[in-house]
Amino acid sequence: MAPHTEQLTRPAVQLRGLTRSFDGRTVLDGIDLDLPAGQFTALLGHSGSGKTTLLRAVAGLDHEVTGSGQLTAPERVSVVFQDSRLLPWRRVLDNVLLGLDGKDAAERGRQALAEVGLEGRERAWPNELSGGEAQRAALARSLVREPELLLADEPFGALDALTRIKMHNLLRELWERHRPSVLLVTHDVDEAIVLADRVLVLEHGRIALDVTIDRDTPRSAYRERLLAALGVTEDPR
Ligand SMILES: Nc1ncnc2c1ncn2[C@@H]1O[C@H](COP(=O)(O)OP(=O)(O)OP(=O)(O)O)[C@@H](O)[C@H]1O
Repeated sequence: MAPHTEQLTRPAVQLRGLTRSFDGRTVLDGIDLDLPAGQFTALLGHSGSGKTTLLRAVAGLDHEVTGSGQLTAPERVSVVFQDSRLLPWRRVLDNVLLGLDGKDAAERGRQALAEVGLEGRERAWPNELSGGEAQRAALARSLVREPELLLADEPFGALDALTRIKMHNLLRELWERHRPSVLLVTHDVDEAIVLADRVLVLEHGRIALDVTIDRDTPRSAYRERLLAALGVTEDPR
């Protein structure tokens, strides 16, 4: 994986009046949103608020949905899901290389696996990996394609708490090194604040809150604000 060195100034993603409906029910209701190149953005919202619908639209995967509006997204987009979606009949390196060609592909795949801490596991079968390792392999498969935009839909949702923390560190590290734009869908307010530079809350088909995270401000300030936007109050005890 070659690091992105150029500083891009145009927005990586631009949505104007994005509307998406299922069976006449509007899920996304005229969303306007710019995601600048290289920004790490998290998208929060209640279950059913339309986070996955938005991510799938940006990924160009929503052909069965009726919709309107304008959408601009980069050409090289990678998507990571809650489950790794590794093909069980292919070894880990072959999964990472799927669809890649070029004579240096295998070397790039090995390098990507080393970057996510899976050096030496190239010939393992997916069912020999733990949940966290499988998600590492999925990240390697995404990043080896040098995406301009990485879309991640609850990628750590199925992992235990300790593995999740390690994966947070890994994802942030990879993002700092390669600087794709990231749109991370999560239910987890703390995950959003720890990882992202900007947090969006989706509600009633619109972006109800758009917060820039300043690393020098205590996280608790953002936490309360985001939880309040999600209609959650914490027991102060
Ligand atoms: N293929 C589909 N057909 C009909 N309705 C759908 C379809 N996919 C999603 N929906 C509906 O659209 C709404 C938004 O779904 P979406 O999966 O985008 O929400 P979400 O915010 O990602 O939820 P969660 O956090 O639970 O994953 C839901 O009410 C859901 O039932």
